[in-house]
Order: sequence, then structure tokens, then C-alpha cells
Amino acid sequence: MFTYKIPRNLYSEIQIGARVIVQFGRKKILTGIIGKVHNKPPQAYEAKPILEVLDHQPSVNPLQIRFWAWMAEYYCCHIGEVMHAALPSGLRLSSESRIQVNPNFDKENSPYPLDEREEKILDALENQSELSYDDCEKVLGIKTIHPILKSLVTKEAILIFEKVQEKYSPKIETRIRLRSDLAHNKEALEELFAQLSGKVKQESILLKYLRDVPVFQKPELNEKGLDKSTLLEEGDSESSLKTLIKNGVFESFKVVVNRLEEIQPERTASELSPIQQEAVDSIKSQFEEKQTVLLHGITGSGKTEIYIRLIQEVLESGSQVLLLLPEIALTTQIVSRLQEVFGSQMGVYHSKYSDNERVEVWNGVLSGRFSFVVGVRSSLFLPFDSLGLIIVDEEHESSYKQFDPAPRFHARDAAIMLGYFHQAKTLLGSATPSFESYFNAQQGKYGHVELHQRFGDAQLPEFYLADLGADRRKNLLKVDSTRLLREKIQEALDKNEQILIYQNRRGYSPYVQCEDCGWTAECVQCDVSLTYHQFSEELRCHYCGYKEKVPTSCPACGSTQLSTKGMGTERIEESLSLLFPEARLGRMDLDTTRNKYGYQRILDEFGSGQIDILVGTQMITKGLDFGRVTVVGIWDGDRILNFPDFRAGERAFQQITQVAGRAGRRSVKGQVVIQTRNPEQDIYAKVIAGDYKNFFRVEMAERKQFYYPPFVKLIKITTRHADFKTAEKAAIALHREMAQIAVKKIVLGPERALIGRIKNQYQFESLIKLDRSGATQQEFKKRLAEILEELQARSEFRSVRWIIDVDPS
Ligand SMILES: Nc1ncnc2c1ncn2[C@@H]1O[C@H](COP(=O)(O)OP(=O)(O)OP(=O)(O)O)[C@@H](O)[C@H]1O
Ligand SMILES: [Zn+2]
Repeated sequence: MFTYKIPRNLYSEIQIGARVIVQFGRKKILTGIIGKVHNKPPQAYEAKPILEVLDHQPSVNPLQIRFWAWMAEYYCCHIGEVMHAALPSGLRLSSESRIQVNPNFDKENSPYPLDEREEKILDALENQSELSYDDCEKVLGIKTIHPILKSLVTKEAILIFEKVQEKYSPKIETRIRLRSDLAHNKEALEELFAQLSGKVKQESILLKYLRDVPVFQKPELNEKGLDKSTLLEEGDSESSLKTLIKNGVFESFKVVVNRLEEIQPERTASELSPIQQEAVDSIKSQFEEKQTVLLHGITGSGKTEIYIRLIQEVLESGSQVLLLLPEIALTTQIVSRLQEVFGSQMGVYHSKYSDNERVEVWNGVLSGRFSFVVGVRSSLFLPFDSLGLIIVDEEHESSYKQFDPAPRFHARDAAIMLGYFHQAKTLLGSATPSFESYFNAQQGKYGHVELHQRFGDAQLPEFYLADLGADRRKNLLKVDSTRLLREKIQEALDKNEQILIYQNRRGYSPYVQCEDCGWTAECVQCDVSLTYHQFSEELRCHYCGYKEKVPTSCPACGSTQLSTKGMGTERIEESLSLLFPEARLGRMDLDTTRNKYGYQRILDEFGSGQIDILVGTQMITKGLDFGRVTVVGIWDGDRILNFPDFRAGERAFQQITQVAGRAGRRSVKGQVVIQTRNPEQDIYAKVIAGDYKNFFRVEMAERKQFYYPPFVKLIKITTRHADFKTAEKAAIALHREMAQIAVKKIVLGPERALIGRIKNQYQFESLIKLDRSGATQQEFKKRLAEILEELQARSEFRSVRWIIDVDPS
């Protein structure tokens, strides 16, 4: 954190959490937040004065600042980076240079004559009291305005100043209402109609207004008026309305409106089954002793209804509630379920919201409008001041970890910490808990509640392994689908049921290869092959965004035999449409869900039965609750298994169980077909048996033996530089220094990263396995910061970048 000097006149306005403006350099103005007030001047630099205090009410509360400080320390980043992630950009300030006439300037008597362009600027300043640089460019019609402005400043004709602006802008609606004396006087109104007789268009607008706003029965409605677009229906003329306004019949006025609509609750919470009620009671009694409880309930066991009950109780007690979800794909369905019960006391917060909407959620939490928020990981940063409960749904999800940029935090772990600061309870929910959480529950650190049955009559699905190799040998394979999968799909289609087809995306994207020489297209800036996008006929890099058209012939050998390898969701959709021409297909992946309502549209179509078969990536694996899904197909089970990571087994178990859990959630029993080349793989038997505990035990024994979490803490450090040698040298230097730190640890590497180069930067990785004790971690992180500072100070490493990832996922 930086230290600022408080000028005398601002003393009374200083409050922790208020935003302030500070000048850096000659032109740069930054926003800061007051974190602490003290009188220790910094040693290393001269404190800058605070120019202005922006908030009378602090924007950020002390609990938030404590949370930020913890996050910066634990995840080894700067608190400014946490602030940046925490504040919606609408609350950050932007500064812009502007000019105005120097009040001392006397044009007539000035000793310095102005040239033509300078005159032009001053003329413009007569009409407008201030101009931005952009305005000046427009006035002169040229880009290089700095010399001119500089000259004007030297001639003491203008002043340059910084205008700080909030980026948030409230939504303003233009409304129309009847002039108030008309609204209160029947005779005057009748007279008006007499005058308007024959002017059909004006008459019709007036009649429509009176139909929507009964001014005599409910005069208060006239005060609020009508939105212009509501008043003017198709065929109405805008100019007639203008005439009515001009003649003083209507008046137009502006109001600030909420971007987030008001929603009334539609239903009360469902009655819980005895098993669910038991779970609620058990959670509550364990909360008396423990801050965190793990709710381990199989897919379809009705965890959401349990959440609803707990949320209601906490809200009634006057505390706030936060429900975290791993991705927006998931929010669509659950948000509408929750909204039915909670209406608009519930706020929703995620990245598909505009900045302005996010500021309104933020302010809604501040003002108390939202006592309950559902959101993705960034909602941890909202200005809660009295959380009573934080629920982390699908707590095992790896997307809870922020990968880039810093702070690289894990939202589940951060939620537990935030809960601790608020003295709130944290409930972790999952059908397939992360090994970390399950371990903590077994150790007695967390409470533990289990649900072994699906809600109602629903049963867990039946599994089938479909052997890709065997079908190939028997010539039964059609465009990569086994006969068994085709049969199951056909049966479901015949019964008018729905089908989900899942393809794991991670690390396996389709690419283009030359059949003759084996050439594949690679990114020019990264060491990865380009991904083939059928839709746009493009090759794209998923790391840096680079793209090019698919070549018509091989750039290496000239052959025209180019073919696509690797099955993406797009190809699967296409194959299925060939196999089942009568079925209606849908696809849910990154490509089809780019815009704000992408998820919603696809899920709505699926929910209302307009889609028979939905093909998708990870997005369709969790949380979805559709009653008519009876068949789930896992297109390529082996892809889920082959991942070079100590969590591969855990992840595979979770993914297969989760996606299978979408099938048969009502009365019809579901069926899951896993296509694989290795049906004898042990993990399939374990998933099918649903034996989480046994699986956990075996995997844990290995993790213990090879020093992996939760038995150690991991920190990954990536060293990056545009020059290979420099990157390598820096990584080795760091490694040597780290080896000296006197704590219990293992330092591995440095090795070239799996992807050796990204955006023209070479990457090396070191992995540190630390003893779990808090003291060890603190000592190591403190020394690490010092080491990096020393290395960075060496001229050869000045432009090296180090990325620290604590608890990498
Ligand atoms: N008490 C209840 N009354 C009526 N319906 C219920 C009740 N509890 C659960 N259900 C219904 O059972 C279905 C499954 O519940 P829910 O989606 O909450 O399961 P879940 O435990 O979250 O599953 P998953 O882990 O697979 O997401 C839903 O359709 C839900 O509406
Ligand atoms: Zn690239």
C-alpha cells in the first residue's frame, strides 16, 4: 500500500474506505482507497498529497480492506491488484486532460500574438467553457495538438487541468406526463378535447395516456408519468407528441431508473422431504461448533432446496447471504429458481453484466436493497457488512480458481476466509467434493453432512461402457459413434425424451493436419497448434487470439490433402445430424455462448423441448436440472482420464459423475453411455460403483506418498521473458535462491512449461511443495518476495516477469 499525505483542510473528511485522488507525475491522476490512517512517513519515497476525498460515505468497508489485505498476502500479489479486481470498473475513476481559458488572459493587451489555430481554439472556448483533447483535435481537424496547446499555455492563454470522472452513469429515462393543472381539472381536460377535435393523431396519444394513467382516480400516477416508448405505440407520430408538449398539454421530464428490474416472489419455498429436513437440522447443529460444513449430497438430491431453507432463515435474522456459483452457465437455471422465492431482494452478479449494472448491484448491497446475492467468484468483493452465511455450490469446481491476472485466488478458500472475517458460516455443497474439502471434513476441521438419495422417486442412472475399439474392429463405428450409443439415442428420441452429449474440451481442440507430410498449423507467437473453427473457417490460437484463414493447400509440401483432427463439439453436432436427421440439435460451448443471453437462450430452448439432443463441453456437466433428459453420452471418456496432473483421477471421477447426474432426475431412470478405447480402466468401475470413499482413500494414499496436496501446499512460479536464454537464466537464479530458504520444502524445476512459449514469451516453471504449517508458508512467501525484488533489481533481469500461483489448480 502507498502512503499519502493528508493536507490539513482534508483532515475532517478522511475515513477508511473512502476513495481519494492522488497525483502521480505531472499528468497522471490515480484513485486510491484509504486503508489505514497513521503518521509513519514512508522511508523509500516522498508521500504524495491527497488532492481530494471523493466519498462522504466510504465506498469500501473495513472488512473488505481486511479481506483484500489477506488476499494480497496469501496469494503473493499487490493489494492494488486486489483492489483492481474488487472494484467494478464503473467505480474506478478515469482522468482526462482538459483545457479552459486562463482567467488572467487579456487578449487585446497580450504581448504574444496568436496564430490562426490558436485563435480557433480560443474561439471554441468562448462557446464551451472547457474542451477535452479530443474536442481540440476535432476543432482543428488535426491529430498533433500538443505543440499548439503548449504554445497557448506559454502565452498564458489557457490552463490545462485534469477532470476526474466516475465511469458509472445512471440510466436515465425520458418520461411524459400530463400538465398538472389538466390532471386535476376535468373541465379543463374536456375543453382540451374540444380543441383537439379533428386532430386525430394528437387525440389518440392523449386517449392512450389517459387509458394507462387514470389521472382522476389515481393522481399520484400522473406524477410518475409514462416512458416515452410506452406511450408511443406503433403508428403514433413523434411529431404529434412534440406538438402536445409544445402546447403545454404534456410535459417531458427525466428520471433515474434502476437497470435491475423489480421482481416479486412467486412462490414460497418447497416443503422439504424428511431426509432434506434432517440434513438442514444437522447442518445447523454442526454450525454451532464449526465455521464450515461440507454438504455432500449426490446429484439430484435436492441441495438447492436445502440452500433455500437456510438462506431464508439467515435473511430473517437480518444478516446477509452470498451464494457462489462456479460459472455463469450455471446461474441461468438456479437464478430463476431462486428468484421465484426471493424476488428482487436477491441480486445477481457476474461478468456478463455491464459495468453499470454491476455498479448498481454494488450500490444495492451498500444500500440494503440486496441482502442476498448470487454470483460468480468476483461477488466475494461486494461491500457486504454483515454476512451470516456463504454457500459455495459445486465447491469442487476448478473454475473457482482465478488463473489470470492476479489475484490468482480460489473462491472457495477465499469464501471461507471472508466468512471468518464476518463471523459467518460457510456451507460447501457438492455431489463430488474436492479432495481438499473431504479431507478437512474427515479431519474434523469441517462439519460433514451426507445425502445418499435423490429427491422423490428419482434413481441414479445405469452406466454402460461402449468399446470404441471393438466396434471399430467389427465395422460398427459410424462417424466415431458406437452402436450402443446410437441405439440409446434412438430409443430416447422415439420416446420423445432428451439427450445430452458431453465432450471434454480441455487440451483437445480440433486442428488441421496435412495427410501427406504431417504438417500442422502453429501459432506464430505461442508454441501451440491452432484450433480449427469450422463455423468461421478459421484457425485460432486459444492462448493469444491470433487467427488466420484455413489454407487451401499445405504450406509445407503443397499437398491439398488437409484434414481436421480431434473431435470438437462442432464436429460431433454435425455427425449426429447426419446420423439422426430428424432430431433437433443444439450446441453449448464457448462459441455459442459468447453474448449475454447465449446460455439462457440455449437452455430455454432445451427446457421447452425445442432441442432433442444438446451437445456441449464442461458447461453442460453440472447443476442443470432438466426432467426429460434420460440419456447422457460421454463422447470420449479417455479424454477425461488422460490429463497430466496429480488431480487427473479426482477430476475424472467428478466430471463423469457430474455429467451422468444430469440423467434421469425424475421418474424415468437415466442411462449413461461412456465411449472408450479402454473399458477395463479401473476408474470406470469406481465411478459406476459410485464409490467415492474408496476412490478417495486410494488416491489419497498416493498423494501422501508423492507429496501432493492436501499433504503439502503448492506454489508454482513461472518465469517469463522474450529471450530464451534470459528466461532460463532468471529461472535458474530464482531456483538457487529459493533452495536457500530455511523452511521445510521441496523445490522442483525449473522446467520449460508445458507450453514453452506464449505471446512470444518463453516460460519456465518451478514448483514448490511446502510443509502445511502456517508459519512455514508465511516465512517462505516473505523471503520469496525479497528474493524477487533482488532479482528484479539486477539489470539483466529487469524485464523478466515472474508469476506466482499459490495453490495452482
Ligand atoms: N423439497 C422439494 N420439493 C419439491 N421438489 C424438490 C425438492 N427438493 C428437490 N426438488 C427437485 O428435485 C430436483 C433435484 O434437485 P436439485 O436440482 O436441487 O438437486 P442438486 O442436489 O442440486 O443436484 P446436482 O448436484 O445434480 O445439481 C429439482 O428438480 C428440484 O426442484
Ligand atoms: Zn498464440
